[in-house]
Amino acid sequence: MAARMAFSRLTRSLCEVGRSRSLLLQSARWVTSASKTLTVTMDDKTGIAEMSLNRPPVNSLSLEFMTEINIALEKLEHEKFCRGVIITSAIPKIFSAGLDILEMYQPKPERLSEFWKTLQDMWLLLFGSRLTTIAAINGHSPAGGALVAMSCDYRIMAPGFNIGLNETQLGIVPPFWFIDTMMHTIGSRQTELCCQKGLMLSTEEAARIGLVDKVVPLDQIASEAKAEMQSWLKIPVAAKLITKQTIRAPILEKLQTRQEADVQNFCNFAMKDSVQKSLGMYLENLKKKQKE
Ligand SMILES: CCCCCCCC/C=C\C/C=C/C(=O)SCCNC(=O)CCNC(=O)[C@H](O)C(C)(C)COP(=O)(O)OP(=O)(O)OC[C@H]1O[C@@H](n2cnc3c(N)ncnc32)[C@H](O)[C@@H]1OP(=O)(O)O
Repeated sequence: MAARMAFSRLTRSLCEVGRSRSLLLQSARWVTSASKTLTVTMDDKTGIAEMSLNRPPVNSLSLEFMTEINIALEKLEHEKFCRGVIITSAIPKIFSAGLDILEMYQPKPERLSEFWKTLQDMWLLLFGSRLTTIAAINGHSPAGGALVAMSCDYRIMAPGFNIGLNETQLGIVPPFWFIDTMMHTIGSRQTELCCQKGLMLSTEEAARIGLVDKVVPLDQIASEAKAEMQSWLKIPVAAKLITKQTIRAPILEKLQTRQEADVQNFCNFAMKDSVQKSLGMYLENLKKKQKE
C-alpha cells in the first residue's frame, strides 16, 4: 500500500519535474528553486545539488519552511540528473534551531497536525532518499536540526557548535522516529545517554561518538562536502542504493505504518497543559538569554 502510494506520487512528480526542468535549465549550474528562505542549485555536470537553508533568525522549521523543503526534496528526488544533495545553512553560526517552537506553543489544532504531518514527510523524504545526502553542518544544530543532519548519509561539521536531541530539556519527548534515527547513527546506548539527558554535544564530542563523521574548519566545509560527495558518487549507484534501502527500510516502515497515530499522539501530547507550560517557559528563557 505504502509502496503503491509512493509510486503514484513518484509518477506525478516526474511529470511536474519534467515540466519545470525545461523552464529552469539555463546553464550547467542552475537554480531549481529559489525563494527568500531556500535556495537549491544543481550542477548538471556533477549531478550534485546544494540546498541552502535561509530562514532568519535561526532556520527554525515552521510549517511553510518545511513545505518548501519538501517540495525541493521531491523535485531533486525525481530529477534524473541529480545524484546527490548537500544540505547546509546560509545563516552564520546556525545550521537549524530545530522545530519552530512557536508552531507548538498555543497552537491551532488543525495547523498543529498539518505541521507534524509535514515534519514526518520531510523525514521520510530525506531519510528515504535515493540520493546521496550530506549535511554540511556550519552552525548549531539542536533537535529537529540534528534530525535533518542525522537523516543524511554523511555529516561534516565545523568546530565551535553544538548538536543533539535536547527535547527533554524543553520538557518534551523526542518522537520515536527521532530516537530511531539517532540509534541508527550512534547505537542505542549512546542514544539513551544523549536523549535522556537532552545533551547538546560539541562538534568534537559528536565526532567521538560517531554522530558526526568528519570535523573540518568552517571555511573548508563547503569544499570538503563536495569532495566527500564525489567519493560517494564513485560507488556503483544501484549497489549503494539497495544497501541504503536494506538498512533504512525497517526504520522508515515503522513510521509509515503509524503516521496517523503519531500525528494524533503528538497533538494530544503537545496540547497538554504541562507541555504548554514547559514550552512557554523555554521560550521565555530564550528571550531572556538574549537580553542578558
Ligand atoms: C507520548 C509521546 C508522544 C510523543 C510526542 C512528541 C513530542 C515531541 C515534540 C517535538 C520534538 C521537538 C523538536 C524540536 O526541534 S524543538 C526545538 C528545539 N530547539 C531548541 O531548543 C533551540 C533553541 N534555540 C537555541 O538554542 C538558540 O536560539 C540557538 C543556539 C539556535 C541560536 O542562538 P542565538 O544565535 O544566540 O539566537 P537566540 O537564542 O537569540 O535566538 C534568536 C531568536 O530566535 C528564536 N528562536 C530560537 N530557537 C527557536 C526555535 N526553535 N523556534 C522558534 N524560535 C526560536 C529566539 O527566541 C529569538 O527570538 P527573538 O527573541 O524574538 O529574537
